[in-house]
Amino acid sequence: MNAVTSASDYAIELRDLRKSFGKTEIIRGANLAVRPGERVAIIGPNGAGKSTLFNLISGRLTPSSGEVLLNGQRIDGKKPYEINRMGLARSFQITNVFPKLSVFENLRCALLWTMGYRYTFMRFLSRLHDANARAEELLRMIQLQGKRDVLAVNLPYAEQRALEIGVTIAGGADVILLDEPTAGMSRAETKHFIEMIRQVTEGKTLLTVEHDMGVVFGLADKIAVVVYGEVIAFDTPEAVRANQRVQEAYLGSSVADAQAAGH
Ligand SMILES: Nc1ncnc2c1ncn2[C@@H]1O[C@H](COP(=O)(O)OP(=O)(O)OP(=O)(O)O)[C@@H](O)[C@H]1O
Repeated sequence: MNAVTSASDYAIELRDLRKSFGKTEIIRGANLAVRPGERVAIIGPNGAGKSTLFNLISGRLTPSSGEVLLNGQRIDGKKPYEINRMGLARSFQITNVFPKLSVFENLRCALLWTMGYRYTFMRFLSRLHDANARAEELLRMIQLQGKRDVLAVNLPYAEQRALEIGVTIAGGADVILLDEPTAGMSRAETKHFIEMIRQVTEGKTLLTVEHDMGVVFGLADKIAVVVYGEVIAFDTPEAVRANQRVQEAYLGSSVADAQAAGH
């Protein structure tokens, strides 16, 4: 009985996950067990299946077989909004930001949506008050206080990405999926951004798909290496860096590149 009521050991668990497109198996028995509060970067060669894994976890795709668990509950086969309600939020690179709303309005809108504002008018008013306070807090967390009333469309790229992170975390999900959060940013912006992500995801479980080794080693507690649809290693950055199989399959050249670039 205890097993039913006790909290799960893992925030995200993949069990022998498989996904085929037509006759081609792309995810080929992936296993992964991420503990609550861990920050995990998923890395691997182009076409290894990283985005497909993300899509399977967030419910955009249904696995051909195997299981996906969120905090111990099966989520494979559920719809993205159901998975979101169960505590998993994924960023969709700007598309979850309303361009013609201000920064503050975007945050408040995301908050009201997740607070379920649509019940009664009285409830709406009290929730509006809560949402305003929480939106101010989020604004500080993503360091856009100075841009409070600027329309999202008029923000520079890196600040749009920061707003997108704010909108993603607004619902209070405890598992956050970010797709290449610093893609397209300068080195200085990237450094600043990683620090911001670290702060706003404190205590949460974070999964990122990432190509930039500087970001990987700056952000991740653990790295999952995906090669040819399987997780071939899941360990601390130091252990993954030293892993012979990973070196051979993928990482050697990428780490060398990152080190040469001064990360
Ligand atoms: N909907 C789909 N239908 C058919 N094939 C697909 C589909 N989605 C992905 N694939 C194929 O699955 C393989 C893995 O793609 P995926 O985008 O998951 O890899 P990735 O590791 O994220 O690559 P990258 O690092 O280049 O983004 C690729 O060969 C891709 O062409």
